[in-house]
Amino acid sequence: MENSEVTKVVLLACGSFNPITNMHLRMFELARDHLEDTGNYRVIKGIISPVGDGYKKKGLIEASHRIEMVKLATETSDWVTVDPWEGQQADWVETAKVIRHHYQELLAAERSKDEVDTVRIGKKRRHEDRGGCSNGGRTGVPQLKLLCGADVLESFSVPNLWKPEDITEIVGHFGLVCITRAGSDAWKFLHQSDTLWRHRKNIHLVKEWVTNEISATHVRRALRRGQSVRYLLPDPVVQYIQELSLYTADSEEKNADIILAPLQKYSHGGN
Ligand SMILES: Nc1ncnc2c1ncn2[C@@H]1O[C@H](COP(=O)(O)OP(=O)(O)OP(=O)(O)O)[C@@H](O)[C@H]1O
Ligand SMILES: NC(=O)c1ccc[n+]([C@@H]2O[C@H](COP(=O)(O)O)[C@@H](O)[C@H]2O)c1
Ligand SMILES: [Zn+2]
Repeated sequence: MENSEVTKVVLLACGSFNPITNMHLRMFELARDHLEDTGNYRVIKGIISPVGDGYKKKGLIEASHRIEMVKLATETSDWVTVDPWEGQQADWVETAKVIRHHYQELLAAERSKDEVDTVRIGKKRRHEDRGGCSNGGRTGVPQLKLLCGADVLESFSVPNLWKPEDITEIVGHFGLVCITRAGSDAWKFLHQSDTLWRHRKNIHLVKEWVTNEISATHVRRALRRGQSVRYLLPDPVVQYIQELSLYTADSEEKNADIILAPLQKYSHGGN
């Protein structure tokens, strides 16, 4: 029987996914094991949200392809899915806004469940009046937590990349699950940031013991050089990339002379 104190959690990963790799999928498995191992959480869903073209990162191919690849990669998962909303927006959307959007979706889903329940409870009462059995209660809206690698956590300190109030909202209001990554010391970073330290109870650092340095940059480089990327990405993704010749010397030059959207937005004091 499930402990009534167990909190339901939905994990949301935002990123380029250019292309999605096996390590992106592993992040979800590692995070779920870690959270559920505490005995306090049950992870009910994972959402992958590829960033829109407006992010303007160098080498970023069209969102429609990146979304399709995540769809193919998650076909074999019974709990991780792609959500195209962010990728379909014309302009880049701040991560805090993306999280808010998904939280609103969870609230709306819960509300419609409530409406169904209201009808059902009415019916159930009539059923119980006739001697039928009771069905147990509902447990409420799940928590939504941002899932990322330690490099994203470290990027919080890059000038003009994140708004301080967005960081506070993400770690203070929602929560963060962060997977260790070679080259980034997540514990040291958390220790050195007053904001992160203040909200440390909302930040779950997950140690990946089977260190895995797969990166999408490495995958794109191998593809440009005609090398195999099999077993770094799910087979259907490898096939999709090959059929459409998605990653080339030309695609890597996309946005080469353009400043990353958040830097553009915050460097001029805009918000
Ligand atoms: N090997 C890895 N270990 C831990 N986290 C990872 C790893 N690869 C990607 N991530 C995380 O996955 C999310 C999406 O990352 P992203 O799409 O930038 O992939 P990437 O491999 O870092 O790509 P790129 O090389 O293009 O930056 C980020 O939160 C990132 O930190
Ligand atoms: N201020 C912000 O909200 C902010 C800044 C930089 C990156 N991000 C997000 O973090 C993710 C980082 O992805 P990459 O590691 O692929 O660059 C993207 O989803 C991007 O939108 C958000
Ligand atoms: Zn990255």
